[in-house]
Amino acid sequence: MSDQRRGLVIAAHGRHYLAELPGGEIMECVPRGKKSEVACGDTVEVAATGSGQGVIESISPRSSLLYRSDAYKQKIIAANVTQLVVVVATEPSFNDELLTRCLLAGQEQNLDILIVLNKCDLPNVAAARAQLAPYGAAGYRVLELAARQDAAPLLPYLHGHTSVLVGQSGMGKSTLINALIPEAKAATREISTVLDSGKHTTTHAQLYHLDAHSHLIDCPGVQLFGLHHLDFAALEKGFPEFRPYLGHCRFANCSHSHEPDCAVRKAAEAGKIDARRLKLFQQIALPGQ
Ligand SMILES: Nc1nc2c(ncn2[C@@H]2O[C@H](COP(=O)(O)OP(=O)(O)OP(=O)(O)O)[C@@H](O)[C@H]2O)c(=O)[nH]1
Ligand SMILES: [Zn+2]
Repeated sequence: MSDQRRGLVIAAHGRHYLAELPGGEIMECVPRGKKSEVACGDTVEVAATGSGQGVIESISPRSSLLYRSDAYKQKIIAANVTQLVVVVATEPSFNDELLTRCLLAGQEQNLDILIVLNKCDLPNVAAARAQLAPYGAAGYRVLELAARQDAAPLLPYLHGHTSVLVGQSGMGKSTLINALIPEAKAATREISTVLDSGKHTTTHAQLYHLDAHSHLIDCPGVQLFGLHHLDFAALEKGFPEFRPYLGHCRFANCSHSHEPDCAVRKAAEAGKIDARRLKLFQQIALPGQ
């Protein structure tokens, strides 16, 4: 039909979405059908149903899809992003396993990855830096900043990307967004008014334009990051520092936990792989062992 138009999903709030149309007009949408698989960052075909309102008819193919999953369901975080920015902080202390799980999900989707260590104005920066050292050694980029003082050091990293910002609650993600996008608070309030209308849906994500080529998606703080969708091979490859040793264990199906002549464990014993990172791998890839 002729009233079908292409839009960019800039806010996801439960089953309610805001789509930005090419002229800048914002349309409030719901997906057709019960199952809501639309994500912030999706390009969609929308059909108007009333003034400023529409139905999402279809989702365009995605270049990436960041999501978490358990055995029963998956939770979409953002679509079509090119970069994952994981925010951790000097305090409260961050969860190593959660960080690692975020990184694995991003890598599986071939995203560029940046770790931001926030609250570097606080005295315990040395401990957090030490906790992150194995990630730097594994090849991850780590940017230190204090969002409450100056978030600008992050800007060059965001240029030309659609970045998704994830992090445990309390790491300062909102502070960072508000510093980078002064109108974010007002936009969030407005979106909540339109989409929530008293339903108190807590899951929401929001896309902000930094410039014509750089966009930032903010999503709720995560406490759990299930990786049910990643198989063993994806998990072991997801530890970049393991890669030189993969395929060199005595057994082709080595789990790098107890087998004799395991090249990965040997590398850890020789100090070439950080022992904590190997432990994290075992925790994630071989739960219950
Ligand atoms: N000292 C210091 N405190 C900061 C900095 N950035 C954020 N904070 C504080 O850390 C606390 C948490 O910050 P938020 O921005 O609310 O954290 P969040 O990650 O968005 O947390 P949720 O909203 O729960 O997801 C607030 O009290 C901030 O003022 C920083 O650079 N330095
Ligand atoms: Zn092995």
